[in-house]
Amino acid sequence: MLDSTSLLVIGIVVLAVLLVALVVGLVLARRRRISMSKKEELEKPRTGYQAGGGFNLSTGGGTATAEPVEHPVADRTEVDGQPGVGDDAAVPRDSERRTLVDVDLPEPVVEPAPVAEPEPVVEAEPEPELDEIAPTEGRMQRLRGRLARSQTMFGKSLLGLLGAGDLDEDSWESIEDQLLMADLGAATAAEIVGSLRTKIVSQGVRDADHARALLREVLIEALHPDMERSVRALPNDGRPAVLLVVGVNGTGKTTTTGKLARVLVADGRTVLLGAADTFRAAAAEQLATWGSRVGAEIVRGREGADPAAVAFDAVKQGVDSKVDAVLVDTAGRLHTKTGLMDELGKVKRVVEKQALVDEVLLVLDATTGQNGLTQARVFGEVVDVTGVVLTKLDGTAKGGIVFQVQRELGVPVKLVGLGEGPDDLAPFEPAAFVDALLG
Ligand SMILES: Nc1nc2c(ncn2[C@@H]2O[C@H](COP(=O)(O)OP(=O)(O)OP(=O)(O)O)[C@@H](O)[C@H]2O)c(=O)[nH]1
Repeated sequence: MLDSTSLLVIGIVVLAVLLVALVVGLVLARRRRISMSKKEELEKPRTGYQAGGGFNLSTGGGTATAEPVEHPVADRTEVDGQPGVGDDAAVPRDSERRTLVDVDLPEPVVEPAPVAEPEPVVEAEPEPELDEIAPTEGRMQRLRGRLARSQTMFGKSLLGLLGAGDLDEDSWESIEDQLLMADLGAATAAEIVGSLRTKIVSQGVRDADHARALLREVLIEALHPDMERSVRALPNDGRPAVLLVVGVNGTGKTTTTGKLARVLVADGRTVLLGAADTFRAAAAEQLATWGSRVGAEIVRGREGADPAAVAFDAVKQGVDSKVDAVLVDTAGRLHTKTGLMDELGKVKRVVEKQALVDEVLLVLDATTGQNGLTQARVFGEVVDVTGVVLTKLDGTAKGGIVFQVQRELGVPVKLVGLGEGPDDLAPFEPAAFVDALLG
């Protein structure tokens, strides 16, 4: 039996142990929480997307192949592998075909020989008036604010969270939520938060401005600023550069092809357009209008013609007439992955009988969010996409899709569409984009 003194000693020891554990716990918790000294005003507001330079063009030498990238399944937001490409798709090529039936043909009617008519007077077509193209240098200044309008809420709340005093677990969770809401994707959001947290702790950051500067740095890093973003649209060895513009219908393929032609013409280049989207007559018509406004030739087939044949003719004519670049607008309205694979694969193979393909630009509509990502994945499997054009960034608050697309495809976003105007196409610059995001 223990006497009362022993019980007292044991009691004191137990109390002391509990006290030590409590103190250690409190110290650890304080260490995980980061206190920011300054919490007042947000960083001086920047305005808009202000990429400084012009378009960066280069020769490709027919190297339209991208390094394959591994994308862990865990990174993917949906993994069924069978996305529906092109919702208003035409009848798929593998649909049931009609069988042959015998029909009686009417007897041919013998027409009397036509009376010779006087030669028609050929009126000279009036020279079309060419558009004035906005200078490519510094055009970003004009597009200032296009992106900022829809994106700054995202930036403001992120910066607000970083400047709102102590950064505890809840704050980090809120920061990650903000990134998720802007469509950065779970994997990228977790990486950004992890990296920012490490930097803040390792650098002993205690003031909000410094933390915000680190956020900017981490976001830019996540966009891989070292990726090669020049558009391979310059002739190589006396042969035109060949660019295929691919993507689902409605994403802005034709518009982007037209806008890019304007950029090249403004740079003093000669351009030939190939209207290989033969599913819709209006698409060729639309491209012809873009071409006529800048004096670019166009090669088109009749509606329903084989897109590969039109692409072949376009590149052949481009080689013969020695233009600097041939831009081929392709069709993307195919129901099945196999159909798409057949079609685009054939276009590329056939074109390469004339000249190597320098650039395959995948056009994605930023407003479609995850759907755009699914398309990116399918096209990435079908052709070697070498660059992404993200259109309609002026119409969405979800610019974060840029991060996911690059991660998914492992290819750079090269151009962004920031409006419906003919010159609302801009080169993608990570730092300028992040500045616009942060507002
Ligand atoms: N706001 C905005 N609209 C854009 C942008 N790019 C394209 N559009 C619009 O998107 C619509 C579809 O563009 P198209 O170029 O016809 O798309 P497409 O992919 O060629 O479609 P199909 O010809 O049907 O295959 C048009 O009304 C364009 O004006 C952009 O960057 N911003």
